[in-house]
Amino acid sequence: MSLFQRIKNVFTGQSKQEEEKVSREEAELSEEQPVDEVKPAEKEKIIEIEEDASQEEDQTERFVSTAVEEKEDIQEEIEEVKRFDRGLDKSSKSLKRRINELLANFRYIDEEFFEDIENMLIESDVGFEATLEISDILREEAKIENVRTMEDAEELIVKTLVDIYENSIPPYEGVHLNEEGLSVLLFVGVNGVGKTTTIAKLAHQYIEEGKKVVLAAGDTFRAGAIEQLHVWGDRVGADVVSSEIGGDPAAVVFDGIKQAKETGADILMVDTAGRLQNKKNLMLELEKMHRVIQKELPEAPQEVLLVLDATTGQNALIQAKEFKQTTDVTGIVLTKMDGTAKGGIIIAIGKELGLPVKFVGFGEKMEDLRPFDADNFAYGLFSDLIEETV
Ligand SMILES: Nc1nc2c(ncn2[C@@H]2O[C@H](COP(=O)(O)OP(=O)(O)OP(=O)(O)O)[C@@H](O)[C@H]2O)c(=O)[nH]1
Repeated sequence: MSLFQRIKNVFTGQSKQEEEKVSREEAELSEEQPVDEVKPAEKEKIIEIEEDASQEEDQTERFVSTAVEEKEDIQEEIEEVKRFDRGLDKSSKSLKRRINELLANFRYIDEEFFEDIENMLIESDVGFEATLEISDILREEAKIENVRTMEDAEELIVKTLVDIYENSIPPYEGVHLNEEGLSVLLFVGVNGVGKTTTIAKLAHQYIEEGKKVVLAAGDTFRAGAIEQLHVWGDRVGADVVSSEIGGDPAAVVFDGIKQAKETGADILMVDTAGRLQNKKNLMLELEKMHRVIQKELPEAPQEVLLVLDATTGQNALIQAKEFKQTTDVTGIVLTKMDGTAKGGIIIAIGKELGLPVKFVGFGEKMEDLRPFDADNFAYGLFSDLIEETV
C-alpha cells in the first residue's frame, strides 16, 4: 500500500486490519489474473483505468495537502490570537476591573459618570486627545441610544472602545524588505527600552525564515552596547560589525553594508545610540548614517524603527515625539506590553503620532516579538469584557 494511501487512511480513520485486508485482496487479485493472460483490448482498458486512477490520486493528494496546509494555518492563527491574549493579560484584567468599578458606582448617566470614564481612560494611557474624543462619542451615543441602565452603559463603553481601537490604529504595513538585494533596518530609541533584544529577536526570526542577517553596532558610545550586540549575534547566527568605542557610527554602517554585500546578506540591522539629551548630535549622527546608506544602496528600502517601552506610558509618547522631530521614523516597536496594565498607549500612538506599530513585545523570549495585528490586539484587550456583555 502506498504511503499516500496510508496517510489517507489515517484521515479517513481506516484501521490497520482494514489496510491489511485491502493489501491481501490486492495480492489475491493480481494472483488470480496474471497480466500475460489478459487480452490486448483488456490490457489497454486496464492501462486507461490505471492512468485515470493515478490522476485522481494526484488530485486527491493535492487536495489533502492543501487541506493539511489550511489546517496548519488555522492552528497558527489560533496560536497567534492566544499570544496576544496572554501578552495583554495585565491590561485586559485592569481594564475589566476599572470598568467594573466604574459601573459599580453607576446610578444614572450624568456628568460625574463621564468624568469617571475620562479618568479611567487617562489612567490607561489612552492620551488626552483620544480621551476627549471618546468621551464626546459616549455623550452623543448615550443620548441617541437613551442609555439608562448599567447594562446599557457597559455595552456602550465596550462598543465605543472597540470601535476606537479599530479606527484609530493605522493599518499594519509590515516592514518593507527588498525581494532581492539588501534591505536596511535602523533601530532608534533610548537606552533600556529593549532595542538590542528587539534586534536579536527579529534577526532570529528572519534567520529562521532562511534570510541572512548582518548586525551593525552603531551605538559606539557605550562599550556595553557593542558587547551585547556581539553576544546576540553569536547566539542567533548573525555576523556583527562594530568599531572601537567612540568610533564614527556612519563608518560602522558603511562597514556593515560592505560586509552584507560581500556575504550576500538580505538584511542589515543597525543599532543606534539613543541620546535624546544631546538631540543635535543624535540628529547629525542619524543624518550621516542615512547619507551613507543612500549613497551605497540607493535602491534599498530603509526603515527607521523607533523602539518604545510600553511600561513608561506617557514618557514613551514624549520620547516618540522628540525622535519624530529628529529623524524620519517609519514605524514603532512597542516592547514590554506584557509588563504594563495600560494597553491604552496603543491608541495614543495611533492618534497622537500617526505612526504604524510594526511589532509588539510580549516577553523576553525570541518568539515573544510579534508583528502587530489590530484585531488580535483588540481581542486580547477586550475578550473578557466582550464575553461578559454579549
Ligand atoms: N518583559 C519584557 N521584557 C523585555 C521585552 N523586550 C525587552 N525586554 C527586556 O528589557 C531589558 C532591556 O532590553 P535591551 O534590549 O537591553 O534594551 P536596550 O534598549 O538595548 O538597552 P541598552 O542596551 O541599555 O541601550 C532586557 O532585560 C530585555 O530582556 C518585552 O517585550 N517584555
